[in-house]
Amino acid sequence: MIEAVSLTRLYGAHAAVEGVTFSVGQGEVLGLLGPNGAGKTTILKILSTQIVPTSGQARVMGADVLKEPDRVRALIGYLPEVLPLYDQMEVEEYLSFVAEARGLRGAQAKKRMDFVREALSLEYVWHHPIAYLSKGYRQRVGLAQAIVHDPPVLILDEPTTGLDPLQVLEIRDLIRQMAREKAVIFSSHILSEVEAVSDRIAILNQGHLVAQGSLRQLARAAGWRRIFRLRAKERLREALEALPGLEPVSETQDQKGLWTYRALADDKIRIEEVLETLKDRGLNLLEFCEEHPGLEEIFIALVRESHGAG
Ligand SMILES: Nc1ncnc2c1ncn2[C@@H]1O[C@H](COP(=O)(O)OP(=O)(O)OP(=O)(O)O)[C@@H](O)[C@H]1O
Repeated sequence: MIEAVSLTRLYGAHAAVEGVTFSVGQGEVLGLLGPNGAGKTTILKILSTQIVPTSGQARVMGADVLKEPDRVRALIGYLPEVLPLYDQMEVEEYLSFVAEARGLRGAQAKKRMDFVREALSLEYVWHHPIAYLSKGYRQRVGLAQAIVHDPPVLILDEPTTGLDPLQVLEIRDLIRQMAREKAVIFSSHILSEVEAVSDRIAILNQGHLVAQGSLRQLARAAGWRRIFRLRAKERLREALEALPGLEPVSETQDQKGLWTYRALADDKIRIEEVLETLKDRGLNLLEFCEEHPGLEEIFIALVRESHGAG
């Protein structure tokens, strides 16, 4: 449904996106994750025909963004970073204007208007001018305009920005629900969100695709299979930092004053080596356990690795 091949976008000599290749199938959600300036918005702008790629190709259901931008626009629902709202209009007026522009009429238009009003909890502000809406409501109206015409492809730039925690959960559910028969690509800074909503994750850093796949595939790509969690009365980070095969993730102190140190562990490192190192330094371990790495740990490792490589 969405295909990008060697996508590159230059701003002067600076590559905002370089050589990025990915695809999104029907019924699939691809989450774009990356630090500030990684190139997420640039990719979504190319897919939605807001800007053109310098080289490479992008297609939506076979329609090329350069050759058939109108066809692409008809197939997508797009939530941009900067919302396309008309402040002087009321919510209902604006959404019915969008629905009409998208070709919806009569009963079909009414059905879709009812759907977005309910799905995005817009009842309370339905007749309010957009200029008076809070940030969260503006974002919901932005989402409503992206989905009102029930497009087969959704392109969402930071869809939960400005929403309260309950709304965040509702919007995530809505995206998952809509994804059953659509292809969805979205960007987010929030790791837990990308983890919760995506079938596959594409990690970007400085315009490059660092890795993509399911969480399990990403963990494998990063070469980190396990997390070692160690508890002690003293800090452990310094003692273990030099040990090859361990990548520190966090060190925290609880209310009782005990320290918990978490590190990614590769396949080669053995817990005996860790214990010996601690013994040599006169440190006593209170607890040890192994966990599966989550997206946060994998993301840290992959982005650090790509900085090292770059
Ligand atoms: N119009 C522009 N002119 C020049 N440089 C730009 C322009 N738009 C984006 N860039 C640069 O391209 C790079 C990628 O930007 P982009 O907005 O795609 O990143 P992002 O991953 O969406 O970041 P954020 O999470 O901060 O929104 C950045 O270095 C940015 O400064």
